[in-house]
Amino acid sequence: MEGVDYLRDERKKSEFDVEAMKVAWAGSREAFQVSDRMAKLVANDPVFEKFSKPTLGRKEMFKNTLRKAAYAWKLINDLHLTEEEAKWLRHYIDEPNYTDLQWEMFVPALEGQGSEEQKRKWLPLAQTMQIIGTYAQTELAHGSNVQGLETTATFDHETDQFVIHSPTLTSSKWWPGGMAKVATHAIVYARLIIDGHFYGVHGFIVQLRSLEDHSTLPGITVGDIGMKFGHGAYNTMDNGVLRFDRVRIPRNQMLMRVSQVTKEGKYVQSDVPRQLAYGTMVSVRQTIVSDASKALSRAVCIATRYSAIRRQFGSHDGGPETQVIDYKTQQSRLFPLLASAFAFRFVSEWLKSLQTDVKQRLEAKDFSTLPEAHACTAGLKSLTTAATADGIEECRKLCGGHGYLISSGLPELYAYYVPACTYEGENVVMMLQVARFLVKTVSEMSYKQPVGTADYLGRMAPLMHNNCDVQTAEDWLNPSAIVKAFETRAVRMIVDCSQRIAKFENQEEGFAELSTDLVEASLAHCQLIVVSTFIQRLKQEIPGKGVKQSLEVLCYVYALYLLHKHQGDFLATGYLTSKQASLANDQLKTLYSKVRPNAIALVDSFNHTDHYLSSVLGRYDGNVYPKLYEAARKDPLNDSDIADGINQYVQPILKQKLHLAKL
Ligand SMILES: CCCCCCCCCCCCCCCC(=O)SCCNC(=O)CCNC(=O)[C@H](O)C(C)(C)COP(=O)(O)OP(=O)(O)OC[C@H]1O[C@@H](n2cnc3c(N)ncnc32)[C@H](O)[C@@H]1OP(=O)(O)O
Ligand SMILES: Cc1cc2nc3c(=O)[nH]c(=O)nc-3n(C[C@H](O)[C@H](O)[C@H](O)COP(=O)(O)OP(=O)(O)OC[C@H]3O[C@@H](n4cnc5c(N)ncnc54)[C@H](O)[C@@H]3O)c2cc1C
Repeated sequence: MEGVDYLRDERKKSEFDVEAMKVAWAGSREAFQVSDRMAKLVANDPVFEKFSKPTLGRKEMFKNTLRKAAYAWKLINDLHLTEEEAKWLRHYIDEPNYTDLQWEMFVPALEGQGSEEQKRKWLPLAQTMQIIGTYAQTELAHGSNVQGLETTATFDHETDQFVIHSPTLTSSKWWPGGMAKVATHAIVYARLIIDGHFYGVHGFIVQLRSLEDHSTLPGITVGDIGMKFGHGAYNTMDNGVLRFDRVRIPRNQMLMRVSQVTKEGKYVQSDVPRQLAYGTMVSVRQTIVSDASKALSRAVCIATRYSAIRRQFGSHDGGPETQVIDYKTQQSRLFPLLASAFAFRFVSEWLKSLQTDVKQRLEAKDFSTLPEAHACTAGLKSLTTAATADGIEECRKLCGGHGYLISSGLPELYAYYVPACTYEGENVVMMLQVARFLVKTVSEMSYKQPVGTADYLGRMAPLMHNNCDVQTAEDWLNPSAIVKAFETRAVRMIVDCSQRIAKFENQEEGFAELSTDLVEASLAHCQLIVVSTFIQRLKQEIPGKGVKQSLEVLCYVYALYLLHKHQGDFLATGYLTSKQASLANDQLKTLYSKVRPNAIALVDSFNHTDHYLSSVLGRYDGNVYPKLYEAARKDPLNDSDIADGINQYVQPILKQKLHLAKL
């Protein structure tokens, strides 16, 4: 039997309707159709071929990416693709480039922080790509600490302009994507100075390059910051360094939704909270959560298919060896990641709806849910990206030696994905933001009832004193037992931190001293959100034979895996006994055997094309070994029998040995 037969047999074992599961994964039939259509469009177009990428040099790779982005823009226009379709098209092209910044940051920043007049002027230009923009916030010395940025924007009364300047080396903008070579404009974050007074950091629209010949404008120095982790990966992106030498822009190019500067040089704070200036980051963090489920599902799909094909040991009387997916250890590493991919998918859908709700409220000048939205996006961005980056690396290990080959698709995916733990808010810094929100919520509870994702804190009294009543492993197959366990763990960790902070004379000092515990408490809170969202999703109608039942199994796997992994928290907070924790682990192992027959069908439900996976190990048809051999043969080193350099550097050594032997 070959890999092709193994996967065919595996697919026959499925206990649910795969086509219906594809719809459940996508969110709706329409969403599935759009994503499926765009995936096939990209996969079937030779322009989007990507197997040669790892062997290209930086310049060729960059140019190749520009070519693909230009062709994609042509397709978007020629085929009249909708915004949603265009988003999926870019996603499936699967090469980071300047358009990520244009559509995920530059346009949202204009939309969220521009005044109505500014939006009227700039949005049509950006949406038709007559200008290409980036988001220039981070500097050489400051990324997380936005208030510490050093670039200045000084108001000049006489000319009615701002003077944008980089006063120090460390104030150089450093990292913005698409900035080095492509962007014509940037939203530059700088300290506003009027008449010698500082008014905090604000965004300014600054033109960097000529729209005629693309040359850099006077006063601007811009370039690439150099190669990044991995060879291909994120190196298709021109992350840049940018310096200003007293560059002048008109006053009306400061983003003026949150605050304005008048012609007279008066600073006016409008009636919206100043935190709205951070709004672009909130919206991109939500996109990043959604991206996490895509990246993790991709790695899991590769590792699961390959685990069903790979066989090691256990042959009796010349019979076939054991599929590595049948080893309990393989299952205990792989299936929680499979479950996490679904969990992240559903939590990202929920986060998107939360975001839509917040946006509508903001339009109506209701800012009450902004702190919660910030805490949720920051926390879930941190949780999902950390778990996904670790999960991709685990999938590489699950594929043994072949996982280390570029042709497995996993090294490239990891190198491309891992900066998500850092960009758009370093993960620990983000968890500390969640902690601030939680501690504040607890401190305000005497006069303000917690709502939304923090509402369980309002049920603190019973949660602080209850004990778990699970008595058998089956008792863990109960959503309310699971939610109660996660709520109790989170509440007790948060209250413990809050009480210890309260003992400090200086609360900030207390917060800093307890920051490690606070990050753990925040993680507990975020895990509760993911688990509860999964459970809530299962309460909705999910059509298709066996689909809901399979998702229920995955939901329990996700929750009990976390419970097992963090059992120290559950035991230390006194809610569980060690016997109950051990029953949870027993149940988890039983659940793995329920996932096993459905594993291949579950990863098929992601509907990933071979083009998107770009993995010999994860091929849909399972024809792994012949294709692995073929991919190896294509390596440039195999172009000739005697490689360049052999005659020059190896032969002389060999000949010298011969000479010595004669002596
Ligand atoms: C490429 C492959 C993928 C392809 C598809 C995926 C997507 C594709 C993306 C494109 C590719 C990525 C490209 C990366 C692009 C960058 O990385 S852009 C740069 C991003 N930079 C960051 O995220 C910096 C992180 N730092 C920060 O966000 C903030 O400065 C910090 C850490 C929150 C600190 O803020 P602060 O004002 O100094 O201090 P703090 O006192 O903590 O906060 C003040 C108040 O504001 C609140 N607040 C803070 N932030 C916010 C906020 N955002 N909203 C609301 N309130 C807030 C706080 O809660 C606090 O409230 P109160 O307690 O006073 O009520
Ligand atoms: C691939 C990539 C693309 C990027 N694209 C852009 C872009 O388009 N535009 C842009 O403006 N920026 C961009 N960035 C920059 C990115 O947003 C920042 O790197 C990120 O916000 C982290 O900031 P930092 O580099 O200053 O990290 P630092 O804050 O210096 O982090 C270093 C360490 O310090 C710790 N630390 C920092 N502050 C605290 C604290 N208060 N408490 C405890 N620990 C702390 C962190 O946890 C971390 O371990 C990009 C970065 C990458 C890697």
